Amino acid sequence: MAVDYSVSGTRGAAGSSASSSSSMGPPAWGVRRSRGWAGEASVLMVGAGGIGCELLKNLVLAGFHQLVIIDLDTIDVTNLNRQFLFQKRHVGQSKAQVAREAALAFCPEANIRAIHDSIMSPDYGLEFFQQFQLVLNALDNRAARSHVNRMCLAANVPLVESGTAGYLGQVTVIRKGVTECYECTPKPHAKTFPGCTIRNTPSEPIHCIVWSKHLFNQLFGETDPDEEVSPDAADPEANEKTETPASDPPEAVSADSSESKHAQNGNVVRISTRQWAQDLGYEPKALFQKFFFDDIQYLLSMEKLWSKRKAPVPMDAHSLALQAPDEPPNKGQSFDIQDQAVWSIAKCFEVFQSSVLALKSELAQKAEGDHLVWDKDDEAAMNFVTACSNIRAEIFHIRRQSRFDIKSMAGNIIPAIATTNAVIAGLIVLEAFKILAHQPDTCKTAFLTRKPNPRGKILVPCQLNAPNPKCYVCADKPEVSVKLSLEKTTLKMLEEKILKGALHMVAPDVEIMGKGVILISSEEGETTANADKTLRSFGLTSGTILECDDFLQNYNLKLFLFDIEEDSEEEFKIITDISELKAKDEDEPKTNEGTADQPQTDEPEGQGDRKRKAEHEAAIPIKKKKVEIVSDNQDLVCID
Ligand SMILES: Nc1ncnc2c1ncn2[C@@H]1O[C@H](COP(=O)(O)OP(=O)(O)OP(=O)(O)O)[C@@H](O)[C@H]1O
Ligand SMILES: [Zn+2]
Repeated sequence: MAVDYSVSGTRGAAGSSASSSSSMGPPAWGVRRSRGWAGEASVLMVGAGGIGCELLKNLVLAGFHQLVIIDLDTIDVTNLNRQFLFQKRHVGQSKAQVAREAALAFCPEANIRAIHDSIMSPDYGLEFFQQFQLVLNALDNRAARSHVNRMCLAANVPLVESGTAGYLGQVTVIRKGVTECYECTPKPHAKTFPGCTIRNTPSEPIHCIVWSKHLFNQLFGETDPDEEVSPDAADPEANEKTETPASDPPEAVSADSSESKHAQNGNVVRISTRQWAQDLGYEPKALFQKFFFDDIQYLLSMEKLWSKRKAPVPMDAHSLALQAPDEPPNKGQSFDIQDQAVWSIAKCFEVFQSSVLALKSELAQKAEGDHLVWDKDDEAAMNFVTACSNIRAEIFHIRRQSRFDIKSMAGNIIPAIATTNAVIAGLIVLEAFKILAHQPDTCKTAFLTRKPNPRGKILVPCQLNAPNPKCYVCADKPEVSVKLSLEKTTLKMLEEKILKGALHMVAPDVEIMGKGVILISSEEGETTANADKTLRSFGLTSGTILECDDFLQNYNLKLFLFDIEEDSEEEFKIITDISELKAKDEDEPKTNEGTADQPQTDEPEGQGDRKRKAEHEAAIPIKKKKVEIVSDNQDLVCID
């Protein structure tokens, strides 16, 4: 099928959607209701939001009648302006279910299964993906996209990936071993800010917002040493030409956020901010005093910072407490209008206290060791960030913002445009047809741009790139599938019986693919505490892929885990033919089949520092850099 992407740019991309559920005329596709190859193909659509609604409508009208749609969310009133399968009466209902019903209303012969769940749930493992001829992503976050990417690679099912951001859009096709995968090229991080700007010298509202989100994580979320909120005593600007560089913030002001100090019997004991706050029962005024008074006092002591800047003014909880809080907004005012008002400092102080208490009790409901995840749509989390951002802004003489504006900035929200979604959904179907028509070589990446290119086009097709040979997800590595009991198999059994026993590894390092979680380390003692924990206790599920890399040999592989049959008498079953795997290892001239006592000394080229060299072994403890866990939420603004 010849596909022409040449849409003229003169009309621009904005405007209302070309197609809504109420204006669906007869489709141009000759295959409609023919029950031909498109109708028979079993297709998974992941996400039933902005792109997904358009896509589902296109699919059924184009003749795709064997569909499974999955979406974890329910319909929000804010979806209705662009997700045309949904109406006001559906608010609160499952997106997948309502999308299915809406599609069946104009195509009753379609066979559509709706699943209200996350595609990342362990219930949708390799076997689930293998039942489809094609997977179509209509998602909005990196974590889910990466997950589907990996599952499709593992199941060898083609994937059409897509995304929109305002007027911009993209569609691409991912085929194992043929094209780039979603993770072949690193994705740019959201805009970042220098740590010392965030911690010491904010000058714009966004700096205060980022700081507040970090404070949220320090107190309630997943703590990250790169998300310090305390004054940065090592700020080069503060220490310029100083004989005695600024020392750690003094204990009296307890200014080291991740490691607040407490004197015990004359010794300084460092405890985490979370622990410090918990010990205080999250007493809001005490928290306020530390972050907005004591820490600011400490910043003032770094005098060089303020020689050319206006110095911050600490804010005292005790005097604020004496001020009367604002009147509540007018009773008749809608929530949205309240959201657009800029809160006074008294109001911020009040909201700070109430949101700390609300988040404290949300955290208390979590399992031990678990944490909250910042979400712009969580009222307490958003209130906390609004209050903290504005208080910090006031301290640094930065203009305060409304909750609405802070939400846009904190969530990095780009308005969704229905037309963009409609164009992209149309392109997804074109790529789907090419794949199912066995013309995958004609597939393209297509970009929807805001400004026409020199040829006057806003839809720009490009050749698909070949896979990145260094991609840690799709690069060619031996793949071994093993069936085992995730409930019973411990890390020790995995290491001793499977990796060392059956697969002849010597010093395996094992990481959950793409997650950066190291399960087994060849570094002595690093993971021994986990040896008796089961695979399930690490959240591993059927279909999980482990990256196994032998520190002492030129030998690495991907290990696919599958649940073994309940009545199996065997502890595990390797279900891949591994004879070739062994032969390759033996034939490899530079691979030393040494043991831990006889480590290899002749390192294969290209292995670089990753392999432990015998002569260095004792002297240099080589530590693998833990892969950073990229945030689930592309919307997060983060700092370097
Ligand atoms: N892990 C996942 N499993 C299944 N569906 C997912 C998953 N992650 C995201 N989705 C769904 O993908 C869809 C993406 O659609 P869209 O980008 O329009 O987002 P939205 O949530 O509807 O809109 P907005 O974020 O602008 O409020 C959403 O319906 C979302 O629920
Ligand atoms: Zn890749």
